[in-house]
This record gives sequence, C-alpha cells and structure tokens, in this order.
Amino acid sequence: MTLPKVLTIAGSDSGGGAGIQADLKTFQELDTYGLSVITAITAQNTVGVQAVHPVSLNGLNDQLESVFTDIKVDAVKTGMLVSADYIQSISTYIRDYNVNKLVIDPVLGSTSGSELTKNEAIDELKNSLWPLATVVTPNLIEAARMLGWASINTVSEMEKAVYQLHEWGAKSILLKGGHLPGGESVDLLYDGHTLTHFPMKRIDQPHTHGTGCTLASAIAAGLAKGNSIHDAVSMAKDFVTCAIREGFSIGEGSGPLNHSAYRHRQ
Ligand SMILES: Nc1ncnc2c1ncn2[C@@H]1O[C@H](COP(=O)(O)OP(=O)(O)OP(=O)(O)O)[C@@H](O)[C@H]1O
Ligand SMILES: Cc1ncc(COP(=O)(O)O)c(N)n1
Repeated sequence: MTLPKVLTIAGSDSGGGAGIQADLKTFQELDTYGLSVITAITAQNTVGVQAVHPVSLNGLNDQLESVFTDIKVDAVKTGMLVSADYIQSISTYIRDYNVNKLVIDPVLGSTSGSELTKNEAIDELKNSLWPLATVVTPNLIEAARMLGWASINTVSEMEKAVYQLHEWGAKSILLKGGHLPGGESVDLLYDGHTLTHFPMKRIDQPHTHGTGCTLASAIAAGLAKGNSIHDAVSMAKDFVTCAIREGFSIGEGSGPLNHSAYRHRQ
C-alpha cells in the first residue's frame, strides 16, 4: 500500500489553525502522506501573532536536502516564505528535483496584520517561484499588493487581476474572494484558456483562521492524487466549505476550521 506524498513548505502556527498544522491535517484528511519543511516558528494564537522566529537559512536548506534527496514527493505546497533568500533556495530545489505539481499560497501577512513574508521578497517570488507553479492562490489583499493596486473590491476587478497575475508565468491562478464585500465569496480560476467562477454563499462564521492554508493544501493533495487542476480546485473548495461551516472557538479570537468536516459530510 502506498499514499501520494505531499510536502508543505511553510511556517508553524502554535495555535494549530493555520500554517504547517492546517496543511498536515488537510493532507491526512484527504488520504495523502504529509511531509513538512518549516520556514519559521510563529508564536501565534486566535488573537494574533505574538512573535516570528524564522529558522536559519541553513536549517531550511538542511530540511530541503533531507526530503528531496530521499523522497520523491508528488506535490508541494508553499505558504509563509519569510524572505527573498529563502525563496531562492526553495526555487532551486523545486527546479532541480523536477517538481511539476506546485501550489503557491503567496502568504504575505496574517489576517491579524503581521508580516509573514517580507515585502522585498515579492520580486523574488514573482521571478523565481511563480513561473514554476501549477496553481497560485492569492487572496484579494495579496493580489492587490503584488499588482501595485490600491484594492480589489468587485468581481470585474477580480477578472482583470486574475488575467494580469497569469502573465507572470504560473500555469493557473486561483484568485480567492473570501474578502469580497457582500453576501457571496467568489473564487476565480484562470488557466490561460478558461475562466471558471466558483461562487459560494458567504457562510456567517467568525472562526475562519487558516482557510487559505487549508484550501491550498487540499488543492495540492488533489493534484498529488492525479486530478486535473479544475477537479483539484473543485474538490478543495468543497473541503474548505465543509471545514468553514464547522469552524469553532478555542480561545478569545478567530478560531480554526474543522478539518474533519469533509470526511463526515452527508
Ligand atoms: N465566510 C466564508 N464563506 C464561504 N467561503 C469562504 C468564507 N471565507 C472564505 N471563504 C473561502 O475560503 C477560501 C479562502 O479564502 P480567503 O479569501 O479567505 O483566503 P485567505 O485570506 O488567504 O484565507 P485566510 O483567512 O487563511 O487568510 C476561498 O475559497 C474563499 O472563497
Ligand atoms: C504560519 C502561518 N502561515 C499562514 C498564516 C495565514 O493564515 P491567516 O491569514 O488565517 O492568519 C498564518 N497566520 N500563520
């Protein structure tokens, strides 16, 4: 018996809702084998990020070397990438080991406002890692920041943005509409040929910490299992929607999703 192997390269969230912890829970729920390379340790809870401790560049490279020299991973998902030199290193391994299923969640900051990837790293992300991606999954704030726009507030602005982001060389872009004003959360997938809308009635739920990490990890798991980009995204949307519906409180602030909700769905 064997399982598809999915690697997350991301930060640790001590509160367990986002980052590496959300990624590994998602991989497990989707019957894949999860591996992790940790870029940073965040001291974090439901209220916010209290501290960020990046692992050393040597520490990052040692983990990448250990995984890639021994294990043939089927897909990789990236999250918090810290800084330009970390992104350079990660891109080299992705290229040298011919990873052809790569999901980039371009995490720039936490919802609570802490910087998780340095602003100066955006150019490196665009130039070295982005062109290797199967899917990149920015939210509206990340997309606007990377494009140098003030904001993205409507579906027609989202359409313009997704076309422009696709020009940077990724196979496809999934622009997430979780932060769209109004009663719908629409995500747009563009693969260079077809634009697909994934509309979803907004779930009235304060406990949504880690939705972006969970969605990107579910896409990576779907790709690792051999699904097309469209089918992997569609399954991942169902996965995250079930998990958001059953989000729950564990502290004073925004709680996590229930990663087992998809498994228990009717
Ligand atoms: N309240 C909601 N109801 C339904 N779907 C939602 C809701 N909030 C987010 N989503 C969905 O969850 C996924 C993540 O979207 P979002 O835009 O929130 O990403 P993000 O900002 O990166 O997530 P995070 O909250 O982890 O930072 C998308 O598929 C989005 O449509
Ligand atoms: C380690 C880590 N990675 C990613 C996020 C983004 O998740 P969110 O936007 O839900 O705070 C986070 N808070 N922490």
